[in-house]
Amino acid sequence: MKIAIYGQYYQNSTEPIIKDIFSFFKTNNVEMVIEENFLEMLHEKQLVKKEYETFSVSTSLDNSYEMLISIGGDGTILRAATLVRNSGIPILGINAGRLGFLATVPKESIDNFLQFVIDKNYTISERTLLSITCAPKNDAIENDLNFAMNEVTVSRKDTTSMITVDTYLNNEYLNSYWADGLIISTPTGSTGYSLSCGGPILTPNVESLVITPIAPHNLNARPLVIPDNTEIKLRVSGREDQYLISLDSRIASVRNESVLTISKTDFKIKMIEIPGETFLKTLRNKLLWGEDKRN
Ligand SMILES: NC(=O)c1ccc[n+]([C@@H]2O[C@H](COP(=O)([O-])OP(=O)(O)OC[C@H]3O[C@@H](n4cnc5c(N)ncnc54)[C@H](O)[C@@H]3O)[C@@H](O)[C@H]2O)c1
Ligand SMILES: Nc1ncnc2c1ncn2[C@@H]1O[C@H](COP(=O)(O)OP(=O)(O)OP(=O)(O)O)[C@@H](O)[C@H]1O
Repeated sequence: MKIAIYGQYYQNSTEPIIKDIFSFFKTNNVEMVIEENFLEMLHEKQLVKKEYETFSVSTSLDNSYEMLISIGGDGTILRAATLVRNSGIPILGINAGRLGFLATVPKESIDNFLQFVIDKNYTISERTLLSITCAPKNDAIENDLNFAMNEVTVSRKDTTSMITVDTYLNNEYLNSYWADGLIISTPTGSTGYSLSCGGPILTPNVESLVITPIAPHNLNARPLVIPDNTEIKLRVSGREDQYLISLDSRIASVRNESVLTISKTDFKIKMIEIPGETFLKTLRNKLLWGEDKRN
């Protein structure tokens, strides 16, 4: 069994996590291949020797890997998705971060969870992604990483004035949002930025997207759930010449009046769900639903 290991940061808490993972996998004869910058960090801290094979953003992973283990928070999982891309390699997140909504494995008792990996006792949760085409073409977005697991957002840039986002669904006019921005969220992203702007939570396997305005001054505008095979066209205008577009954590500038077409990609990201660590449990525990003392 061959497993890719990825992390973005080294903190004090990294050491016990790495020690647990490495000793467990060594005992179980699992081959580990480590992302090159992360290996550099671990080597600098004298945690591991440089005897491991490495991979990087530019050396795409092939399907000989059983999975990629991401050590960090949700931001690290979003970066991990840009490493696996359309390879079909599933991602397992060990939560070394704060919320870790997508990184479901707690960093305590890692051995118990990794035993599920060895036993192949897990399920796959497939996550819909969004990508963009821009007319005229925009190389800053339309590149190898043209996909978002959480959301695509358009928002104002260099100004406090609102932008106007003319929005069409399958070429039918929907609305001109006058707002700070507009979020097109996947089910995965529905618990991220969209939620903060009043959007609904979707379970990961729902075949829908959510259009959520950011602070709209059309006061009646509400988040809208649409089928995920909808083609969404946006044309943004405003006082500045440019606005911002983001795909998860990545951001670029786009000229006003460009036409953006947003649609789902033809591949999905596979997230590993370990027995007992379900989406519903994560909802209760990480969005603190269980903290209401009335019941
Ligand atoms: N006001 C907001 O809520 C807001 C604003 C900007 C971005 N975001 C989210 O942050 C993501 C980018 O992450 P980052 O690490 O670069 O930014 P960041 O460092 O600002 O972290 C954003 C927070 O959002 C949480 N988060 C990310 N994806 C989530 C998801 N699918 N479900 C639940 N929580 C989630 C993370 O745990 C983290 O605590 C974006 O895709 C967007 O969803 C949220
Ligand atoms: N490999 C790691 N080892 C130890 N701590 C880490 C590691 N990766 C991330 N962290 C901790 O988690 C923090 C957040 O990480 P990351 O950017 O991946 O997540 P995030 O998007 O901020 O989401 P979350 O709220 O889940 O932390 C880091 O600042 C760091 O404190």
